[in-house]
Amino acid sequence: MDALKSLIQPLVGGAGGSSVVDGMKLVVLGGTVETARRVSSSAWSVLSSPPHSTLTQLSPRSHFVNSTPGLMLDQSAWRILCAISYITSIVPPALPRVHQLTPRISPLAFFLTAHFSEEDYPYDWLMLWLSRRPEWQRSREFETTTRTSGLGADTANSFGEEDFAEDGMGSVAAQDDDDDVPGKVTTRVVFQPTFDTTHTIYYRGHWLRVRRGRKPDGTELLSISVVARSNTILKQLVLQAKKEYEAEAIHRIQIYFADSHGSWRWTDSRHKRPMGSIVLNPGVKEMLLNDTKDFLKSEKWYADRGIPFRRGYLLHGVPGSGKSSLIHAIAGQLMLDIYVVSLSASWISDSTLTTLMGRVPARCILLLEDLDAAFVRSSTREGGNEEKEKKEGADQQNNGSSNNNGSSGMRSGRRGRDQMSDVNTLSLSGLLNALDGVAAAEGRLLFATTNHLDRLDPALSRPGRMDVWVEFKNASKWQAEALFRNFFPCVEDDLTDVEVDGVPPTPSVPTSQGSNSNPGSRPASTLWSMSPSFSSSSVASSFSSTPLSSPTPSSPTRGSTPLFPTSPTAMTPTPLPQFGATNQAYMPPPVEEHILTSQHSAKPLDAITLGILAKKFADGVPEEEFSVAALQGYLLKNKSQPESAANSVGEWVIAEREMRERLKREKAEREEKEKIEREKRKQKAAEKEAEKKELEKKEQELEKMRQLLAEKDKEEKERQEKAKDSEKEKADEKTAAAAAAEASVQEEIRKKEAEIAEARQKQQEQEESDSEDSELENIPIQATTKSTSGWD
Ligand SMILES: Nc1ncnc2c1ncn2[C@@H]1O[C@H](COP(=O)(O)OP(=O)(O)OP(=O)(O)O)[C@@H](O)[C@H]1O
Repeated sequence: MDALKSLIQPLVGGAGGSSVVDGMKLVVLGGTVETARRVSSSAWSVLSSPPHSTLTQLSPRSHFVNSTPGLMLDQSAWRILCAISYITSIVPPALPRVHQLTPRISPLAFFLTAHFSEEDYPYDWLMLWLSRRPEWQRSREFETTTRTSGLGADTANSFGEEDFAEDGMGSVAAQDDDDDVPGKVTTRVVFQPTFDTTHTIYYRGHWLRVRRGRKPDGTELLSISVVARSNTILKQLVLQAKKEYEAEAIHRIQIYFADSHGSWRWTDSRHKRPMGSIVLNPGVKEMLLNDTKDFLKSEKWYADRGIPFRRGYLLHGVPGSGKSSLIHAIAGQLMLDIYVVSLSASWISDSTLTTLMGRVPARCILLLEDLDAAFVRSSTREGGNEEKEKKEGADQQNNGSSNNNGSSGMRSGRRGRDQMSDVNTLSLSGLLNALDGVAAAEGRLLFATTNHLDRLDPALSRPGRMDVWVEFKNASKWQAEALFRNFFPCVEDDLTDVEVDGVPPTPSVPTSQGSNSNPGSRPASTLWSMSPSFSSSSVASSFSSTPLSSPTPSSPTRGSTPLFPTSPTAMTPTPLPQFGATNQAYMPPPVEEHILTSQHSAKPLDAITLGILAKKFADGVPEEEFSVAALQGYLLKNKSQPESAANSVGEWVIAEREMRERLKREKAEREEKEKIEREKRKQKAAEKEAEKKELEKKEQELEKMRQLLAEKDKEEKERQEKAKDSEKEKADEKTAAAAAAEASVQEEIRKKEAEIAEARQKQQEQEESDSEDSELENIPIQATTKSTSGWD
């Protein structure tokens, strides 16, 4: 009792306190005692309940764990428990007394925990949601990343140079510079907490404990715990994160690549490509788009008829004709992600492919690139992978960057993966099984591309696997005209994507003849850009009246006030602030014409001029001789000069043809040279073989002589022993004769040995010089010319 009194005395403050304060203290004390009572009774009921947990499945890789299933508490007791549990869990070392009081209650006993594995979508949603939470950013230990689960690099918590117009040291950062660098890729950086750190985030009246960790197999795991009675709050959180993620993803498509472990790895997130930017002969893309839309709506129809809900599209034809670009655009239009498998990858095997197919989500585009290369890894697409790589390199150069380009970007991942060791065991039956076996996912759109239809096994391309076939050819004149119109800005363009849904937009502009060559089917006059740099410069500056964009080749000084004076007199000398402070003692020389004309963006053309130029361009392009990619490459070189692009296309065609001829010749010469070299090598090998045989013969002879000599030696010794005493003198004579014979044999052996040694030496020298030759031959011959046309 005394002990209790001494405990209470300091709390109630002794005799000196006012009666109100005393009363309040008593209330607090009473509350504390009642709380303690309830806690202990609740704790007792927890301890006496069977130790099991409930697992609520969200998905195979995300789940909730409720550690206290049978706990029935009244509201206030529950709150108190939550508070204690929460406090003990966040500051366990600081409150050892709590542990002493409740030695057998783990703080985690009151938590509901949801786990999100990196391999599943909710992880991405949650990571994006977290990246937007300031608490997540307040970590004292963090790692930096420029990508956040596919999206969210632009979240409020990311940062870049532009956020620090002036840094702490007073130096001005790149804020202003950005104006001078249009289209500059501003990489945003995001801080993410390191692994195994726990964070507390307040969400809708609940404190969440968030922890990033790793599973034993190395995959990331996000665990979110909350003190709550039901998992509703966690469900709400997941749904909100999903909503935010989808809102962000609406303008982008996600690209996933297959990896060698049979998993899909998110690789890139790209802006949707407008359908209007794809130039194909009338009706093709509309047909494909409508077919895909119709398929996605027909699940019940398929189910009613017992037909597997799958549809395959085989796009085949010349390289650079828009196969990958069209798939990219369709994905954007239908809001589907793309899952890419390159069948030429060295690690692809029957089992990996089957696993991958089983992991494809229901609604997506599954893209099998280079279907023909599936079983001919070392073979090439038209003359070798080298050429393909060169072409891709040229494409990327032309486009400025691969990032905005569906096709080349898709391939960049492929190239990296192709460098793996060759452990491929993909068989035709394995591929067929993966495509339509039991494990194959339903509801997906399968697109396969190939440049060589003739190389496909008929089983692969039969209907049911590939239901729709579309051939892609080199550019027709119609395509050339449409490409030109798409490429150059028109003052009347509204620069928005044109929905292609069955009917192509009607032409608003007649051609020079007063009517479009294909009335009613002119593709959208949309300015679609190939790369960030092009987009920014052409869109931003084509509508500006900056002097640099106004001059045309024919009238370099036309337009508003020139940026550079065209003659010394055109410059108005302003009083120099201080002689020597600037480099202005002498008048600058006039700007050279080629500099003035070297603009980087085209002035928007009026519709009639654009029509005339487009027709002129198409007239100059021969029917189906060049790929669209090649024409695009040419236009990119002239992107600031539409007139020049239209006028000089004839010269370009001649130059391209000459280059083709030259490349063909060079290829033929190279092949001829290689053939001769091969012949030479064959001949040399035959000679070597003959020499080797000769040497072996000599060695055999030598061996025989040695044996003979040894036998003679033996005979002589025996003879000597027999005639030891009696015929000593005679024997001496005979011994001398035998010695002479032996000497002559030895002489012969020495000669033979010298001959063999010499032959060996010669052989060795020959081998050395051969290996030097072959090393020299293995040094790759530098390509003297490089096609920018995309033709190969
Ligand atoms: N029909 C087209 N319409 C618009 N752009 C095109 C078209 N064809 C090609 N291009 C352009 O050419 C480049 C290469 O196109 P894409 O990769 O789609 O061709 P592909 O047929 O898939 O080539 P490959 O068979 O070599 O993979 C892209 O930059 C794309 O913008």
